[in-house]
Amino acid sequence: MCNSKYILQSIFYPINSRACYLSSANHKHKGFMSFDVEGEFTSKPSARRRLHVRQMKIVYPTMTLMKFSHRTVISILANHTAVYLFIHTLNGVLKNLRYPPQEQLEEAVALVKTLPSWRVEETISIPLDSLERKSLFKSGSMERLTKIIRSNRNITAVFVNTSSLKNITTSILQEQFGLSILDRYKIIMQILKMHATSKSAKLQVALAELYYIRRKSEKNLMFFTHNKESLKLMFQNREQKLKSALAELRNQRTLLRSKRQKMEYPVVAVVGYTNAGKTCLIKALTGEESLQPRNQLFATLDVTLHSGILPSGLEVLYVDTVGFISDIPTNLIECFVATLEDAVLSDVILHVEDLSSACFEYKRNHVLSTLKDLGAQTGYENIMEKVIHVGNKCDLVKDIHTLKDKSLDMMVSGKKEIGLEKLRSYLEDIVLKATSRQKITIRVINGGDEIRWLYKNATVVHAIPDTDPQYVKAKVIITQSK
Ligand SMILES: Nc1nc2c(ncn2[C@@H]2O[C@H](COP(=O)(O)OP(=O)(O)OP(=O)(O)O)[C@@H](O)[C@H]2O)c(=O)[nH]1
Ligand SMILES: [Mg+2]
Repeated sequence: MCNSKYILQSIFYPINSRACYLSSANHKHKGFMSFDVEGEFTSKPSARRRLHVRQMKIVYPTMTLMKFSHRTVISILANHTAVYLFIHTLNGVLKNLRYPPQEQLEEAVALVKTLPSWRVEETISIPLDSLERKSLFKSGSMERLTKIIRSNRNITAVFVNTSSLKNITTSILQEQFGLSILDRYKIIMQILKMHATSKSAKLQVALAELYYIRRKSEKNLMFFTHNKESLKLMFQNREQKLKSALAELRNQRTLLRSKRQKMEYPVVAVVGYTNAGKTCLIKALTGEESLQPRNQLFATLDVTLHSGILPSGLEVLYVDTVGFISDIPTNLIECFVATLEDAVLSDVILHVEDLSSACFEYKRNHVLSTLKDLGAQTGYENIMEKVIHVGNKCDLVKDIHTLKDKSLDMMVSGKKEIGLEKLRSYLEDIVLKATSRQKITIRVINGGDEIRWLYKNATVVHAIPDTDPQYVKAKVIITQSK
């Protein structure tokens, strides 16, 4: 197996590993491989789409995956994938959901562009009546595509914009085009890996990837007939380890949450479709400079908390969350559900919607149905009662009247800081109701124990002198329990 050329099936490696799933161009050799990245992998300029592997051996399933840093693997991908062709598929389901083809195309291109040094060479829409055909495309389309792909030497891989392709489809297309085939799952996994910086995000990404590898490799077990059981065991052990590490982190989060509850800060979770402007809006509401809105999908992968002040002086915590996206396999979503627990348990859910998006309704439906599922899964059936809809990027809308029917509670621009005061006041009313807080005015002795207690235990909006100079009238926000 030494000194052979192989096409790297990039997604088939687990995070933190120097092992991956490779197949040779003619598919004669397939299997898990281990490799030494430093200096061992070289990309030949004359055959960019292939990697020359100097030292490689097939490692059967007893090998220990996950030993090494995933950074090295990403760099291999960066070498490997300079240019991509994107094939956009349409199917009945997506059509019904009113997701216009142009928007689907833009979203798919945005996904690829999120990866540094990846480029979309060409795009094409091929109408499909079903995703069930093994080869995906009818023979006419297949011929047309093969011609386009083979005539453009810049193309190094093909992205089919569907959630997850079947193994057989991937093999057929790979054989036909002679290039790596990617689906949404593979692209999204790369993005998630790139953006995962915290321990919990890394663990979640590793778990999502493990599910994917397991699903694919279980179907390919013929390569491991002598060692099926140890492969299964390896996956189970790894899954167990990842899950217990995640559970530990979840316990820590629960602890932090209960501390927060004791301090009685109201919590506003900010959710929405990816790139809707959640981080940007939180930055505008809190003035927190460290927040970095980015024109990238899945820019935020960690739940983070940011403190802000409402007009009365009441302090709230905004929770920035992972963005939603349609058409990805459910197990990928499941891995991130844990991060949305904070949203489920918040006092108010602020749903940020991108007013400039042509498929506004489609994205709204997707976010709302995901939230409903999340509520059902976690036992919070009435989660929708605490959702408010805030249309963001109003600066990009030319004719504001077109937005009348969108059932929005508020319209703002996080970037241009439009409508923020109104939003803060609106949030204050909602937060007070949701947390059973009350605004009351009390007459207390100026400088006495009562006013000191109020400053310590409640939010004093203002304290104005009474007609009797010994007293002040204090307007306070107070919780029922106090
Ligand atoms: N014109 C305009 N652009 C905005 C506005 N709000 C956000 N953006 C831009 O939209 C892009 C995405 O913003 P983010 O705040 O990172 O979006 P997000 O919803 O947090 O995205 P994810 O974390 O990836 O889910 C950035 O390029 C922002 O500058 C707005 O009100 N107007
Ligand atoms: Mg964000």
